[in-house]
Amino acid sequence: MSELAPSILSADFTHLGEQLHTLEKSGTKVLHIDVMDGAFVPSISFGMPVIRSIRKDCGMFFDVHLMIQEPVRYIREFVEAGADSITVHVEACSDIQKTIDEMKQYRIKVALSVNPATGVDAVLPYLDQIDMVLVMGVEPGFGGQKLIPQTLEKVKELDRLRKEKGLSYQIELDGGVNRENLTKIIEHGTDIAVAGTAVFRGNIRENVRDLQEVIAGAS
Ligand SMILES: O=C(CO)[C@H](O)[C@H](O)COP(=O)(O)O
Ligand SMILES: [Co+2]
Repeated sequence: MSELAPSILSADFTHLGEQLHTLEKSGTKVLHIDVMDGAFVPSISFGMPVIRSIRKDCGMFFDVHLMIQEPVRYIREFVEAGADSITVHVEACSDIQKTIDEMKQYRIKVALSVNPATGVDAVLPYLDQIDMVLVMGVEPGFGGQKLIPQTLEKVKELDRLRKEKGLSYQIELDGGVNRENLTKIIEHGTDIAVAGTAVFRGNIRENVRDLQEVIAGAS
C-alpha cells in the first residue's frame, strides 16, 4: 500500500512538537523534511538544528529532501542530525556518482530527485544504486502550488522501468498532492505521496484520516 508523507514545510512552527505528535497518533510513519538553501531554490527553510531537535522526540522515519546546491558537502551532518533517508536533486550535483557514494557510506536510504523540467534520463544510470526517486510535482522551493499533471508521466515511466529492470526503488511524488488528485497519483505508480498544505491546512487529524482513506481505497 502507498504511504502518506506529511511535509513539515507547512506546519505551524510555534506548535511543531504538538503537530508532530498529532501526526504520529494519526498513524503517520514517514515525515517529509524540506531543506532549502536560497541558492538551488529561491527560498530558505531550515536545517540541521531543527532536524536534530525534533529527532529527540519523534519516532517517525525522517525523509529529508535537500533542495541545496552541492549537497555532497552536508550529507554527514544531515545523517548525524537524524535523517533516515536523504534525497538530493540531480540538478544540484556537479558529480552525481560522488554524491551517491558519499550517501552510501551511511546507513540511510539514498534517493535522487528530478525537477519538473528534468527527464527520467537523468536518473537512469543510477537506478540500480538507489532506494528511491523523488519526482517533483511542482517547481521546488515553495509549498501550496498546483500539481503539474505531466509530471505523473515520469512516475509511470519509472514504474515501468523498475518492472522491466527488476529493480525495487520506491517512487515518491512531491508537491500539489490533495484529496482530489491522490488516487490518480497512486494509480500512476507512486509509493510515497508527500503532502504539506493538504495535511497542515485545517484539522491535521481529519486531513490525515481523509488522505489515508483515499490511499486505502486506491491500493
Ligand atoms: O519539496 C517541496 C517544495 O519544494 C514540498 O515538499 C512540497 O511542495 C509539499 O508541499 P505542498 O503539499 O504544499 O505542495
Ligand atoms: Co519536498
